[in-house]
Amino acid sequence: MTISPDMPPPAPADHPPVAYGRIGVLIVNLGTPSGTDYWSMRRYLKEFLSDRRVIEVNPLVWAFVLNAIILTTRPKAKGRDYAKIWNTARDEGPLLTITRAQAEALSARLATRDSRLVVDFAMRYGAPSIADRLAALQGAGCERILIVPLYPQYAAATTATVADKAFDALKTMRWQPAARIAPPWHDDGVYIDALAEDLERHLAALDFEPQVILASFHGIPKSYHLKGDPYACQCAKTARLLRARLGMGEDKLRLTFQSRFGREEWLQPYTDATVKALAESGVKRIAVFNPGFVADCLETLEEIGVENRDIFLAHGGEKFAAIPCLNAGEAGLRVLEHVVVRELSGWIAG
Ligand SMILES: C=CC1=C(C)c2cc3[nH]c(cc4nc(cc5[nH]c(cc1n2)c(C)c5CCC(=O)O)C(CCC(=O)O)=C4C)c(C)c3C=C
Ligand SMILES: [Fe+2]
Ligand SMILES: [Fe+2]
Repeated sequence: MTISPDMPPPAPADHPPVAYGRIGVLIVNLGTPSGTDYWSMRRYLKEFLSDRRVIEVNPLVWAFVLNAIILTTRPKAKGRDYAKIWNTARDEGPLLTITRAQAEALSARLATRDSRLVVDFAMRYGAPSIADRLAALQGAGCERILIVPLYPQYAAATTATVADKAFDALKTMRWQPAARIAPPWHDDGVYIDALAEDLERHLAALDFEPQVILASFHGIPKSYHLKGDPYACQCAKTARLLRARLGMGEDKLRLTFQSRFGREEWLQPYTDATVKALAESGVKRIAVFNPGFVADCLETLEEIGVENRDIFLAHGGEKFAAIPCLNAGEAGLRVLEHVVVRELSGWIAG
């Protein structure tokens, strides 16, 4: 047999099998309960609300509050809310359906760029877990993995906890893949353009013209902001760039924060209070959209599409539109592909 310098020498018989030569992309969203029943809800909430990046209260005090109060009442109440938006055809939450569709569409788009790329998705809480999917990517031969927390704006409670969980898994590996964490894209032109274009398309399809549009972001406690979390400033920058791109003033496109949890003050102005005040002040037509959510979920479909719609109509409003997130549509995929390709710089050819 002739030996070519390109050919690796044959492996000794006792050498463990090795898969190699591929590059992984793991997109990671928050997670969603596996069912709307009490125990599925409780399991999900317990994992989520035990994360010290999410709840910064004294751990001993919090263990009592969580187990004695929150986990006895919230699973049932929130299970009813999830039931209103559940994907019954697949028996799963919409966040899971949409994240899977994003991973599949991203995989198809990236395949034309570099055949070594493998795309997968995971959830920070629940399944599929980050540890499981990192192991699967490594098993498929990924020597390098780009982890993309699916949050355009950075918060310790979302972005950083994905990185923590990924490194917890990497810590257990003998042969670690090289890992990168994608940064937030709150001020990226491709993201701002995609949001603006998609919003304009949805507004054009309405049978009314909103007098006010709310850009409603998930909130965080104000104390986290004061401790240095950049989230509030990144949301404000996204809103400012959107106004500039859409030619709208601060009165027309308003920044608000939703999904308050607990008794502390959260980032203001609150979405629900703003919706109520607008209706009471005589505004009849509004639209709400959620630039900080990459996929529709409980917080957009139920909290905005049901709860805030009810608030608006109950206080004198007449027309309310809840605009869908970018999801797995063309504009949304354009943003994800752009972020991924940018962050793969040096790993794949530009
Ligand atoms: C988009 C960014 C998000 C930030 C920032 C965020 C902060 C944050 N969230 C909670 C508590 C809860 N959030 C819940 C649901 C939920 N949160 C996000 C995103 C962000 N959270 C998403 C995408 C979802 C929806 C998941 C789904 O299954 O559809 C919930 C669960 C529902 C409920 O019980 O209300 C809680 C709880 C805190 C405390 C926090 C910041 C510290
Ligand atoms: Fe949340
Ligand atoms: Fe700031």
